[in-house]
Amino acid sequence: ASGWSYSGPHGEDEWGSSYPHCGSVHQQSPIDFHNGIFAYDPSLKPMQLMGYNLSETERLTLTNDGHALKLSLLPTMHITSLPDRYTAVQLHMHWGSKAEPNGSEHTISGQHYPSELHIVHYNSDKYESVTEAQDKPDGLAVLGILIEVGNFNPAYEIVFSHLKEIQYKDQKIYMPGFNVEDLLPDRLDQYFRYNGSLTTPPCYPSVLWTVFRKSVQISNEQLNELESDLFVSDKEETNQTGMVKNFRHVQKLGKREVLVSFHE
Ligand SMILES: NS(=O)(=O)c1cc(-c2ccccc2)cc(-c2ccccc2)c1
Ligand SMILES: [Zn+2]
Repeated sequence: ASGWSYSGPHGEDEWGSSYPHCGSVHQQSPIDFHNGIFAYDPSLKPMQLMGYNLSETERLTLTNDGHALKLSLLPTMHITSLPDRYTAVQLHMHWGSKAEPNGSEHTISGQHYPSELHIVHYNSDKYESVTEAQDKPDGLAVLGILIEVGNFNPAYEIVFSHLKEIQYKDQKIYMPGFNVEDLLPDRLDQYFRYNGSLTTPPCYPSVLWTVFRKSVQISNEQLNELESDLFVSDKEETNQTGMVKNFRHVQKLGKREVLVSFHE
């Protein structure tokens, strides 16, 4: 097991002892977005995604990796609106618990959303693999989608309908492809942009973050599935520990500024 967790003796306040970057006050993620730190940048173009509309004949691996649910993505999927091409690797989610349904990583004016989706890409123009790219300053680009409670979301249900098949750590299933772009909000031109890090160990300061201004909705029942279906422990363990509150708290912005692609 990768020795870290979100609570207990190996929780986020202890990450720095095994993973030096996690203990740094520089360029860490997530952060709080609030007025006074934004700089409008008219050069920020709408995010453009290629190859996200996967055919049902494609096969994706959905895994419980003990920290989150993780869906493998295809190398035919990439971001084309950044200076370099960033190729998709995986998507995963962060969430809270039934008692505390506020598990987003980024916050807006100090407010958590119930959950957050991350789509991880690596700079395939400059690096041979995500492993090579993951600790380089221009190595990764992660799309952040804030999730709130509202209408039932059929696109998220395509993934959620499989959660009971990956209840325990290291369980994985294959699922058919679908239009991954349906997981995103409808305004890909409005987003927050800043230089940050992985929000999990080893917390490499290697991520160009794009967090969309508009959130997406899932139903309360869907959020409850996410908060209650998964366990961090494997099948054999006697005392099952639920996979809840798998989010890092916000980090200091320091001297960084947050660029925004919108101006009202
Ligand atoms: N939250 S994140 O976006 O910064 C993130 C990125 C990557 C990541 C993935 C591939 C290459 C490089 C970095 C992995 C995770 C992760 C989530 C759950 C459990 C363990 C790790 C999380
Ligand atoms: Zn994440």
